[in-house]
Amino acid sequence: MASESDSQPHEIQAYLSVSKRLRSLSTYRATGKILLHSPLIDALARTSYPPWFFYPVDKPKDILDLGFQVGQNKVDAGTISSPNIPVILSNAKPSSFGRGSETVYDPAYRKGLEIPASEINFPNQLKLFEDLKDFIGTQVAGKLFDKRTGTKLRLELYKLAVYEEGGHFDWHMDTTHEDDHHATVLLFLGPEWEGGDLKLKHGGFEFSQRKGIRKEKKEESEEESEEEEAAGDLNGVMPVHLIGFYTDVEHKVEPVTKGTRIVLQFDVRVDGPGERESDSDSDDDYCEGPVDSACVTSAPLAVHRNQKALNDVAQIIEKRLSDDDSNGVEYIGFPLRHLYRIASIRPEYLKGVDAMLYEHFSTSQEFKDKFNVKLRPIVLVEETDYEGEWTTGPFFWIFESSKKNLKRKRGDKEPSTNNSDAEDLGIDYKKTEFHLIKGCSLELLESEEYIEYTGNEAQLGNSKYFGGAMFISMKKSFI
Ligand SMILES: O=C(O)CCC(=O)C(=O)O
Ligand SMILES: [Fe+2]
Repeated sequence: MASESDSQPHEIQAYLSVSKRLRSLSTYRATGKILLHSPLIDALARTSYPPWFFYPVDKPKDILDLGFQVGQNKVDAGTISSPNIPVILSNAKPSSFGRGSETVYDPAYRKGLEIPASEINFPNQLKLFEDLKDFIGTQVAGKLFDKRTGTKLRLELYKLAVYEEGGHFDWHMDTTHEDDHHATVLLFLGPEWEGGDLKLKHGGFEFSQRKGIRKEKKEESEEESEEEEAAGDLNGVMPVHLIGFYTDVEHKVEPVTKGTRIVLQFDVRVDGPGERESDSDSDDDYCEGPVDSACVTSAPLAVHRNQKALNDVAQIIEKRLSDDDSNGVEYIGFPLRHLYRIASIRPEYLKGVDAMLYEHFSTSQEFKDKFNVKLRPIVLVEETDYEGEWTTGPFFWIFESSKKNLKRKRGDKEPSTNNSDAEDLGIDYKKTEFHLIKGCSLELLESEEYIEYTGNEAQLGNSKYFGGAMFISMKKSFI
């Protein structure tokens, strides 16, 4: 997986590549049961939440006419809807990207130019620039973060990207710049280019920029013919528009076939709980601040998508945990569907469908007194036996970087369930049933082939994945 120029491998990968301590995981057999098929998995598959949005910007005029300057010499570079392409080109530099721990320039993978935020200015128009960010922030809040009142978003301009004819960028995920960086928004400036379609994919769903624009145009005028649509012809004129997506959405830019494609890229930062205001302050639409700190309060709680599926999920879990024949199962776990940094596996940072489920269990009137919900980083492991057969099925391990677990070596004794490890985790994995849904963002950490050594112990084949997981138990008063 490649990422942007300042990329780093996921923190756990960096940790593992140095220590290789995860090998000790093969002693962690005493994990809960993992199910690959269950009614809960089917019900979870019916819950979803769009991980991206498309929004055409045809007003306000102030924003479309907002002028900007680029380069160290601050040269006028036109406006949002009418950028000065020659000025932009002469101030842009080739884009590199991260490959593993290196930053490389490889035009076969990415061919484009960019201007960093530090060289983009809005002279005498700071107020309008703030308005632009508030405007974008309101869209992002409503479309990607509408599940919690009081979540504060901050928009930070990251760069201006330029793709000339032949420019493109292959599949990648954007690097997260901090723990609070959870989405990317692209503002596509006018006016003309062909090709260069932005494609997005996540959890088995796909989105295409061209289709988004065409759908929008069609809604405006019903007259566009089927042939025109099939030809993919948008006459080269592109409306100013926004596309936003969570940071774990994979995306690519197809080769531009004509003209120049210019985009302003913003990071969406989500404030942690320390800075959060109480829900009753939600009338405050935004607060004032310097250029990079416009805050937008998200829209009030939106109607849940797939309410029936959410209810099914809750019902199945409740039944499983309160059944007489639950066989001692006290916790139900399932992976989060988005990928997070370890420090971001927290309620206030959850995205889309993960946030929707968390909220359903922990804050909805119906369930908040019934369920305990915990979020944990996990490592999911598949392993062969000593004959090289993948017979044992996957098992998982709750990752606690600070715990003595990490120091354990192959062959060390397993901790007993009633020692402090189990208590620290707050989840007794021996009483946990883990439902492995498909389409979740697990990150492959490492994969080793089975190797037979003559006269020596074989190296077990294995694959290890990192992800977040949600664990649900019943509050004691409800059992
Ligand atoms: O220009 C675009 O549409 C996206 C570019 C991109 O993915 C990036 O620069 O990371
Ligand atoms: Fe990207």
